[in-house]
Amino acid sequence: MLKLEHIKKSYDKVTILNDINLEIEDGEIVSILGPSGCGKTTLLNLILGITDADSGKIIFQGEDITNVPMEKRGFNIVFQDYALFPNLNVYQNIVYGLKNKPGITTEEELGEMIELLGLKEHLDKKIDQLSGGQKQRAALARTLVMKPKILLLDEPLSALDGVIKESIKAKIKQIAREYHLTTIIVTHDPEEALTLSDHVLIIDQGRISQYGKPDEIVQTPQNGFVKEFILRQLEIKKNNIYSLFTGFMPDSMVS
Ligand SMILES: Nc1ncnc2c1ncn2[C@@H]1O[C@H](COP(=O)(O)OP(=O)(O)OP(=O)(O)O)[C@@H](O)[C@H]1O
Repeated sequence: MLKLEHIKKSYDKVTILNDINLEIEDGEIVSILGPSGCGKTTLLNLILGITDADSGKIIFQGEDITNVPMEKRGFNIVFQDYALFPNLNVYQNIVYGLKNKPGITTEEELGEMIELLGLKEHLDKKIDQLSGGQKQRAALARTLVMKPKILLLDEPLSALDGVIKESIKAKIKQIAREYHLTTIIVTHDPEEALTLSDHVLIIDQGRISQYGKPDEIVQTPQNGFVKEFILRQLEIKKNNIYSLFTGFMPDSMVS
């Protein structure tokens, strides 16, 4: 289990995260959801270990890792821009990190990962020959071969369009289930968070607004922010589609 206790973080005397308390069970997918600037990436970076908290504790599997440096935590992140090496092909990108940790993934496991992510026919390609979805899958493979104890994903779907987005979502779910891998995802998209995760952490101005299962959030939003920001966005999306087919907006949306 990953536990955050009373985490606080400020930049230049401005409070960014205020008293964050959180428990994430092993193997769960958790989305961190909130508007731009609410502190999502800061929270992800704190868990990863590239940012230090001002106060509070991070506990992993019962051990206090608050002061454990990033490389010793064994968590791993896929950045929003994938950070793949453009001068290497897909295969070389995937195995790059294994130089420092030889044997951590066997040839068989590597093959399975490549198969699972549908990268077999792309292994010889350079990164600029890949689509967005293929880049995302290559970045996922490169991270997963390092056998992270926790997988962190920063806006993994934001650069992808409809169908590709759904297929990457399915892959992320499959990986989390098959490898029993705790996966923490930053997103600003309520639909993405609600359809991808076991639990959703909604942050408003550095504070936890609600932490719950997707159905709890939809059925029992705990406050005005969840109702307005999250559920209203879903309603707008739904009504945009409705108006596309009918040519007019439902009365509830006309104000
Ligand atoms: N290194 C830093 N120094 C100073 N301020 C920072 C630093 N990193 C983040 N911030 C500030 O902290 C706040 C939260 O930033 P953060 O990146 O965590 O938000 P976010 O929710 O991930 O936003 P977005 O969705 O736009 O990426 C912002 O106001 C940002 O300007």
